[in-house]
Amino acid sequence: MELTVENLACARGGVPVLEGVSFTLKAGQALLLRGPNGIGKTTLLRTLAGLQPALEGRVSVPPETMAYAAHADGLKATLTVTENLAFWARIFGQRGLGSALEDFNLTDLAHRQAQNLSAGQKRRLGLARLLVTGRPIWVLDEPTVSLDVASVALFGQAVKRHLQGGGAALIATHIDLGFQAEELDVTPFKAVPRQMDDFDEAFV
Ligand SMILES: Nc1ncnc2c1ncn2[C@@H]1O[C@H](COP(=O)(O)OP(=O)(O)OP(=O)(O)O)[C@@H](O)[C@H]1O
Repeated sequence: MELTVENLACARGGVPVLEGVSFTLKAGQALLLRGPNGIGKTTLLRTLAGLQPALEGRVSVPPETMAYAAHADGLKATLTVTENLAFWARIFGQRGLGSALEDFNLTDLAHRQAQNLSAGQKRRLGLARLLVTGRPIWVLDEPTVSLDVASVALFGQAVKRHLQGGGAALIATHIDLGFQAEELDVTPFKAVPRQMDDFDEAFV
């Protein structure tokens, strides 16, 4: 599974933020998106994940090949940790939770409602969800927010296993994740700001 992005332009709130973005992400590869606050990393990831249309350009694979983890964890507050994972596994047509609980150190919390988890525990559950999607391309927006050092390491190991299994990961992050990865600074792709009419954007 290879993701090729060619000459992509994307907008937020009706204002173009990036244009001319091109890169390739191969199976087994992680690519870290870099750039200052507000440059458009989230917007680029939302566009690839199918939450909003691209203004122009080509993406070689559909959003259905991607598991997107946004700033919000998207947890069901009154479901337990296990129930949340089972819910997402069913949504993605997967059977069983595999190693999702163990890989993110959630086994002892398996029966706790998501609303009663700490911020870092919620984030671990949100990331464990990736493992039950079965999708090859992980698209992750600041995945380590709220994580302690040990949990960042768990996350790094999960990404490495995903890559070793033939998956790929596109990750917007400001920190060192502790594993080898290519980097793409999107700053040179900053668009000329202008207001557009009639721009459709979901999940604003
Ligand atoms: N809901 C929104 N409506 C309108 N404009 C928005 C919205 N969310 C973000 N923006 C603007 O879109 C631009 C790109 O934001 P984006 O979140 O993609 O940047 P980012 O590179 O991910 O930033 P950060 O590193 O701070 O997460 C910014 O100028 C931001 O202010």
